[in-house]
Amino acid sequence: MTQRIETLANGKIEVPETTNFREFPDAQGLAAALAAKVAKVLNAAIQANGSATLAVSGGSTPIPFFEALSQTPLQWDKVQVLLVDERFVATSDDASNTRLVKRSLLKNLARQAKLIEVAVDAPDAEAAAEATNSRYATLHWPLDCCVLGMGNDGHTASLFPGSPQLASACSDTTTRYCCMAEPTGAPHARITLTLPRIRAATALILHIAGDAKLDTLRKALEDMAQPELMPVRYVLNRPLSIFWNP
Ligand SMILES: O=C(O)[C@H](O)[C@@H](O)[C@H](O)[C@H](O)COP(=O)(O)O
Repeated sequence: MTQRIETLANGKIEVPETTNFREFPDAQGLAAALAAKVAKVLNAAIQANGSATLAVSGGSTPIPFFEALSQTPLQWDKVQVLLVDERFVATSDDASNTRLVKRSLLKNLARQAKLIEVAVDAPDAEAAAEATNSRYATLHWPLDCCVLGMGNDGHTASLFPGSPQLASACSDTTTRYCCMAEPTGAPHARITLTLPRIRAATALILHIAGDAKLDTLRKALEDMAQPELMPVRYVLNRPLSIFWNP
């Protein structure tokens, strides 16, 4: 079953009934609303469990959201932050998602949150994934909140079409929290959450911006068969919120 959404800025889109599609006039309006939603989810988890886990993606889209969330009142000392995926680069590298999150999110009120870092100081990406998997094993699962991005090739996290590790990273039987992934059409080996850990998140959110990303989402939704061709399809068939601005 689907629902037809008439966007204000970019025509119609058919989304599953389990999708909460929210459109905003601009990145700032979206950022404020997304920060409020994430804070509400994390606060509920803190009230219920005494702590909360938040997994965030890198890239350029999330920056206004990170800035807004960093200024949002919350018991941040009870929040554990981790990356949905990371490039196997030093944290000083411009391509580092760890660097991005430390500069854009873990400041202001959110500076008290604890970042569970990806072990990019390991000898190689496989060793980094192993060490990070052990670190993630100490967290409370499932994730309370997971915020995904999407590339125009339909990748999400570092689950890329054509990646040699895609099948194993998306296997229902994997017991891993994260694994190494070699992207197609993007630099750097990656360490990515596995699909079962992403899909199990209590609150799953896809944050995208621009007309091209909406067209990519339309293409993904129009044919949900063969998810391996557009891995974002793996998360579109479960309840999730989509936040989009033109
Ligand atoms: O490390 C990464 O690159 C991200 O985690 C990745 O999955 C990102 O969300 C998409 O590539 C969208 O990136 P943009 O927001 O820059 O378009």
